[in-house]
Amino acid sequence: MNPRFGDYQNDIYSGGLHGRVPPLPMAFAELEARAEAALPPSIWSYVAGGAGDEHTQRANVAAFRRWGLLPRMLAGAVERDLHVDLYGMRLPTPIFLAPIGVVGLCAQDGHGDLATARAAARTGVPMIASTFSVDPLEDVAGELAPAPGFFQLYTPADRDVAESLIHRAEAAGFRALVVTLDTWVTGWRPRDLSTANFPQLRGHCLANYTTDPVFRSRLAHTPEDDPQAATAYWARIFGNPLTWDDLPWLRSTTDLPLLLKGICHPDDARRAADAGIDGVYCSNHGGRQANGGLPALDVLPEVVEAAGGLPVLFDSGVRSGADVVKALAFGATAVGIGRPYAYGLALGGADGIVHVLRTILAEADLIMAVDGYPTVADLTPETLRPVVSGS
Ligand SMILES: Cc1cc2nc3c(=O)[nH]c(=O)nc-3n(C[C@H](O)[C@H](O)[C@H](O)COP(=O)(O)O)c2cc1C
Ligand SMILES: CCCCC(=O)C(=O)O
Repeated sequence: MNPRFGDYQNDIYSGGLHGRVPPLPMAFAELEARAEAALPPSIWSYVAGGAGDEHTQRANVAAFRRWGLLPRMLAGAVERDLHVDLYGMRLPTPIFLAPIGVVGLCAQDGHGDLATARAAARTGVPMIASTFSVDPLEDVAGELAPAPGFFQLYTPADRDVAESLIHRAEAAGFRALVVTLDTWVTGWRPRDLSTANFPQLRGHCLANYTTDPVFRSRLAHTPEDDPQAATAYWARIFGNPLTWDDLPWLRSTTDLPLLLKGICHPDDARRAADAGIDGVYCSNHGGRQANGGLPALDVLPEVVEAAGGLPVLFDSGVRSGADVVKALAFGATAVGIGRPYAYGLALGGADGIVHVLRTILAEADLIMAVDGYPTVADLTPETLRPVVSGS
């Protein structure tokens, strides 16, 4: 039988939630407000902040409000099936945990990558583990099993280090490689600039590099003996703008499914498909990188069409089950949850993330029940209409 995600409602009404963990917020606005109060200000501003005046970040969220689902009655959607198939995996849910570097620091014990992996293991929601983590990828993978994990790569300019990271991810059991293209340089982020906190936070998130044998072989001393030299070498190899010319090499490094994150132009999606890439990931990095761009949701339909049947992952602005349903209807194969799970982590560790995921899934499931769309395949662009009035 398929999992009944809407049952979270019954669990909560019967006291299950509050019996097990401290009361957690049910609505995103409260989740966000309470995370702000719980996190140290420098971490809050890093996670919540974005590029420029954060117009694009807000537009990502607002874009979902401009579409509505047309309900179908008498559809008898008593049993819903939210599973999706991806690269031979049957995923129980159509959502995944987007990669969040520094998420480690959102946990009270400073090991949020491990808590995120535990939440993934408990829910079956795949985690995309960031290169930028407090704990090395092998430890994250250890907590994840048997849930599927993908590894997100910031591709260092030192190709030997890049290949070492990729092969470690394979050996650790990650099932796909997600290469992020839009963050070879960090965007203009006023909140971080005004507190100059980023270098300090970043220093805690280099575990995948400092544990890497090839990275270590580049240094005169161990990173433990000379952390500054390790950070300096990291800084030299991090800002690596990949180009299309690098794709044959990237493709040759792994047999894992290879996805490109940050694709928001249909021509880039087409070109990726031609280059033998296995999937595109439509995202504008949650508005953290370039302000003034289009909301990611607005470009999703064109990217899906251009991808010509390749899986299309999507994130940026997803805050609720309703948002998940709309992104699926626009053709996303699976939908990434970003900031909301970092906030859940800040409030309740792995339990907090599980709560956020179950909340989103329950709402999506119940919308599909009420509106008569029992499976993900029933959600098509024709089920959406633009909102013509209201807010
Ligand atoms: C604090 C933070 C750190 C992030 N770090 C990474 C990262 O290491 N790698 C990556 O590909 N994307 C990273 N992202 C982008 C997310 O994967 C995702 O695209 C974004 O959070 C989606 O926007 P939303 O959270 O507003 O929905 C990060 C996002 C946040 C909020
Ligand atoms: C160098 C930036 C790494 C984390 C990241 O992707 C983000 O903050 O958005």
